[in-house]
Amino acid sequence: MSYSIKEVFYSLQGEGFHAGRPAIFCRFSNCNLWTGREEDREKAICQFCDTDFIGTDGQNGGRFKTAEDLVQHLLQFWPEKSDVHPFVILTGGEPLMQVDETLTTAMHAAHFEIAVETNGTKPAPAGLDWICVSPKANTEIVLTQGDELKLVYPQPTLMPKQVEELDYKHFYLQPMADTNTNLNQKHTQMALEYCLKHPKWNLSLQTHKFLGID
Ligand SMILES: C[S@@+](CC[C@H](N)C(=O)[O-])C[C@H]1O[C@@H](n2cnc3c(N)ncnc32)[C@H](O)[C@@H]1O
Ligand SMILES: Nc1nc2[nH]cc(C(=O)O)c2c(=O)[nH]1
Ligand code: SF4
Ligand SMILES: [Mg+2]
Repeated sequence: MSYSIKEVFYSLQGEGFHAGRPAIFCRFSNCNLWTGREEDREKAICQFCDTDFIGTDGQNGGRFKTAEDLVQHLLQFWPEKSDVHPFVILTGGEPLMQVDETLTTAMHAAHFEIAVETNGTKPAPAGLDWICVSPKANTEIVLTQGDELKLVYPQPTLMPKQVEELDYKHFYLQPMADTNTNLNQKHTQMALEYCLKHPKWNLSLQTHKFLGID
């Protein structure tokens, strides 16, 4: 199995439970809910995606023939001589189209702590240390258990109530960012009000966007 990677960068986790934590981001190419092409957005299952995940031409992207090759590539982005184990966030695109136990085993052999950002429609291989599922309207959630559920809000046909009984440790609402309209503030206000009324839910802001980092 080879791995197609759009881009790799070292930044802070901007969202959710680990917001503010330094991490290596490994963005896998391709998604099962959108082709990634603008002309297909309207007919996609997931229509609000803020990410370019097509191809392997991003910063430090490429095709990696083996899990060991990918691990060696990722390791160079962790600060040398750090006494903290490398923390990697597998994202995409949809990482669970490619991540397998061969990769999680190779990452653990290199002492990585592994987090994943997934849409929850694909089963997870063994060996993930932190599972963050962000469910999408009109999909079947296969991953009904995990560490963090991060719902982009509002999605008119997927209400928080429909997912809040799933077996997760933490529940977040993340305001839907829209590049075409000026609804970002409105969505943030709506998410904030929902959390105040329903304290099971915490607010997740995409802090990397206002910090101006990747
Ligand atoms: C680009 S996705 C990649 C991982 C996976 N495919 C998923 O959807 O969870 C990473 C995170 O960004 C969130 N996201 C994508 N587009 C967004 C938007 N327009 N506003 C807020 N969050 C968004 C996703 O819901 C997910 O939590
Ligand atoms: N800083 C930063 N944090 C993130 N958390 C989830 C991201 C993603 O695109 O999956 C992301 C991202 O792209 N950048
Ligand atoms: S599932 Fe994730 S990567 Fe795929 S289109 Fe939606 S937000 Fe983007
Ligand atoms: Mg992102």
